[in-house]
Amino acid sequence: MATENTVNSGEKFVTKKYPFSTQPIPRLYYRDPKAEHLIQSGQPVILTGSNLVGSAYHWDMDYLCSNLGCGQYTVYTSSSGKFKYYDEKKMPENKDFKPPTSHTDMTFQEFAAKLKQERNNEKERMYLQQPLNDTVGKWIVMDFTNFNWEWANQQQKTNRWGPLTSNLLLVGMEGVITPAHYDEQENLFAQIQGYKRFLLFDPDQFECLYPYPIYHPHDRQSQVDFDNPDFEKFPKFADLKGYEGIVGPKDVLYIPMYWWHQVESLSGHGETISITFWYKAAQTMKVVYPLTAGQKVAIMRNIEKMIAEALNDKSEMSPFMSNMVLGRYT
Ligand SMILES: O=C(O)C(=O)[C@H]1CC[C@@H](C(=O)O)C1
Ligand SMILES: [Zn+2]
Repeated sequence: MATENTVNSGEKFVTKKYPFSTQPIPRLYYRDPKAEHLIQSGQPVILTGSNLVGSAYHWDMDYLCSNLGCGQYTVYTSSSGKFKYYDEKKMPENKDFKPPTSHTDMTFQEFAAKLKQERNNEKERMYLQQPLNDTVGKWIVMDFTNFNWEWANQQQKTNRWGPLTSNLLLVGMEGVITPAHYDEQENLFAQIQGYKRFLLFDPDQFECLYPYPIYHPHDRQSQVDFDNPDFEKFPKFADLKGYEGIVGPKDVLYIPMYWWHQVESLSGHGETISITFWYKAAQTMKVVYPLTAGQKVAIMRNIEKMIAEALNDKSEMSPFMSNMVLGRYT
């Protein structure tokens, strides 16, 4: 099932239809006090006019081929078009886990050449995801230096975020999908080329999205297949409520920590090029009640970690958790 979306610029897109309701992600000029207020209250907002990565608006495949240098870039490959993240460090304790994607390192030029080939056979989808590092050429360094750091640093300070941890360069084929998950960092997501449909869900939708156990490689990822939901196993998925918006070139989407998001690179506008700005959590000065939904997710994660460590046997987790809750708190 698909519906047609039209965005502010009049561009039309066909997007997949899912069995849950969404309302629009607010879209505001970055200096609008309402936008500042949304960020301060940990609410998502699509920001226009920030020029956060204005010095990179000219980045396209040719420019990146010529200026990214010959460093190695991690390129993920998926036959389904979905790129569900998995933590390789958690694979040893999950022997039967099968990674849903493969990845190899290659130069950007090799990636660009493969992209041209893959466009023809439409089989394998590829997604380059690589932190920008010191292997890049001097023009990229200059572009990076000229990001609107004054505004980004001001956001970091005003919202008491922790340090900037990474800027991830994302270059995706049309149609790639990053399935629903949450991150434990604040994120300013800057779009350079192409269009991405974002589905966002408040941390209070945790009960509708059924994340994997924290010791699973797919920790933080939803277990629900949005294209074929198992309503037997995940009944509350039917009650899911979300936000939706299409992020285009020059837009910056603020994704608050613990907010679930699914990202779909839309077709018809070529490869998508984005850069993330991930910041560690704000320092909690003092606990204020009622707790936020995100704080409750953090508490659940800490409890799961403690129990997993104390039991020291993953097979005991399920009976232990059931005994603790079933018939007592349910
Ligand atoms: O920025 C984030 O938090 C992410 O999940 C990124 C990982 C893949 C990206 C995408 O646009 O598909 C989104
Ligand atoms: Zn994410």
